[in-house]
Amino acid sequence: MTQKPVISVRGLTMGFGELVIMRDLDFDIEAGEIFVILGGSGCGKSTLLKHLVGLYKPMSGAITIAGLSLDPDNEDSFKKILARIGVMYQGGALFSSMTLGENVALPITEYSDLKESAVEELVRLKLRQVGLEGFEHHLPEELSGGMKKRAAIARALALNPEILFLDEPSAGLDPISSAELDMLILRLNRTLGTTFVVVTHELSSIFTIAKRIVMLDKESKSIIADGNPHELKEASEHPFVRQFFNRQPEMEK
Ligand SMILES: Nc1ncnc2c1ncn2[C@@H]1O[C@H](COP(=O)(O)OP(=O)(O)OP(=O)(O)O)[C@@H](O)[C@H]1O
Repeated sequence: MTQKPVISVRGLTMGFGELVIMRDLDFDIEAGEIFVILGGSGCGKSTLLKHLVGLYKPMSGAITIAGLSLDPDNEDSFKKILARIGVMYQGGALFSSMTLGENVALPITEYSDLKESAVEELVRLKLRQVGLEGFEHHLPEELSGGMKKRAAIARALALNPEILFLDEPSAGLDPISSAELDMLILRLNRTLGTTFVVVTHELSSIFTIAKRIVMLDKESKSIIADGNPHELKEASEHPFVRQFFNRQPEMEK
């Protein structure tokens, strides 16, 4: 069954100054999909994510999100897109001087006119959705690494985004916290229908959460694999792709 893409990327070339990082990328992301961006260190995964959320402007090509052309210079449509997406950048930093509740409330008070009691209710709901019910008065320093990541996801979910972008969500986490985060991503995807676009290198995570991946290659500045990770592991003819999927996960080495 073919679904309608929620993100379309056409002929995307990205880079900085004279330096081209990736050339002529084409792919679609379907609504409700968990889509993973893969590739070696420094190949441009974060750069691609930042293009998809409008932080960087393409050298050429076009990105469409939920039917709207992504153009940060077009304030009206850019605002509409921003209202439909949530982002957790690398590190997922929370404001350390603010409680979890205040961190999660921040985007709600900034982008809505809800009364204080409604904001508090929404904050409790968001924290409950990530398994942090009752932690609204805690400071980030009082939490484990995995809990901080979940709180950052609660903040990214605050405005009920259709699409959630996560840049290396399990970086710095132990394997158990990392697996718990994968379960949370799967649960939010199933219960809320949120589309996830995730940058990660974690093989176990990729096989657990990804319905589809694209793998970027630094040398050819292009996509060298696009599909389901389980199928690519068996069927890809690209040696780098096979090598990546057939390596042993860290914990089993
Ligand atoms: N703002 C910037 N200005 C100039 N060059 C940049 C900028 N951001 C990233 N780069 C360069 O673009 C390339 C891709 O970087 P990027 O962070 O997207 O890679 P990555 O695949 O996410 O890497 P990693 O896996 O190490 O996080 C790198 O060579 C990096 O130095």
